[in-house]
Amino acid sequence: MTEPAIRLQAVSRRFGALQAVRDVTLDVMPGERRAVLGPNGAGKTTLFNTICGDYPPTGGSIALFGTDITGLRPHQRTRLGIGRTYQTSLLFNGLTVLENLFIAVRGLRPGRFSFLRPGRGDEGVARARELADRMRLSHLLAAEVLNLSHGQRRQLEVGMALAGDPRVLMLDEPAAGLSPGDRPELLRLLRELPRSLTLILIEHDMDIALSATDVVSVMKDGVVVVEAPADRIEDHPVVQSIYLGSGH
Ligand SMILES: Nc1ncnc2c1ncn2[C@@H]1O[C@H](COP(=O)(O)OP(=O)(O)OP(=O)(O)O)[C@@H](O)[C@H]1O
Repeated sequence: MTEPAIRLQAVSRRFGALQAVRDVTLDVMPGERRAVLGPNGAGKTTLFNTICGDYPPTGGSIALFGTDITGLRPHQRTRLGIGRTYQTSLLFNGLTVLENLFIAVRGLRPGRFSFLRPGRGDEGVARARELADRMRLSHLLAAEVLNLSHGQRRQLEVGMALAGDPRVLMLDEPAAGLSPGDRPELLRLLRELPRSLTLILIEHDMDIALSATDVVSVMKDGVVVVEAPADRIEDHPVVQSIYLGSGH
């Protein structure tokens, strides 16, 4: 039987008295595209953080392709194949697109970058260029990040999350703040990701979420209240009651 890419069993996360995620059990199969929806404060980012290890669960277990990763640190999970983006950009504004991708490829911290600037023929540079190409940013290799549009920054963030060749890619609100004109490009990029990659995304934009994914999990008050195919979610009574008038 195929192991799920991600298996959560009764995962919980507390912050003091606040139960941000409560007994979440779900499987995401290899190659699946999964959206996590829900109103503000539902626990979506906290659930992401339990999977990536930024805030490990306070209860339950997490497995990646059958390997228990519950107690691992974030960098160990990255090494085992989890890549992610954050709601808040982690790009280095004063550096170029190529330099940002190079840093991600080499797994560097910016402080060490000055010692290790990319040289010609460096394998890391070739890989950084390849990622730029996949993210349709090849024409902007020498552009400083602070001069990029919001949409281009989002594309770069996805490219950086792909640098470690993850098996599971987790995107936290990839469409947040994008202009309507930037959305089709993001959607195209998401759809072009190789099917070998498992994709999990948090998204408030229903159109993007439902167009880019196969299955949707809806969270409310730390609990997954609905799990359904993306083409059947909009009419679901629970979803309607959550989203009608919620401003999303
Ligand atoms: N580090 C933290 N310390 C304390 N409480 C936290 C922390 N992170 C999240 N929370 C709380 O956990 C709950 C869930 O927050 P979370 O950010 O996971 O929700 P969300 O569904 O991602 O919301 P949004 O859509 O607004 O990003 C909220 O009540 C939030 O205030």
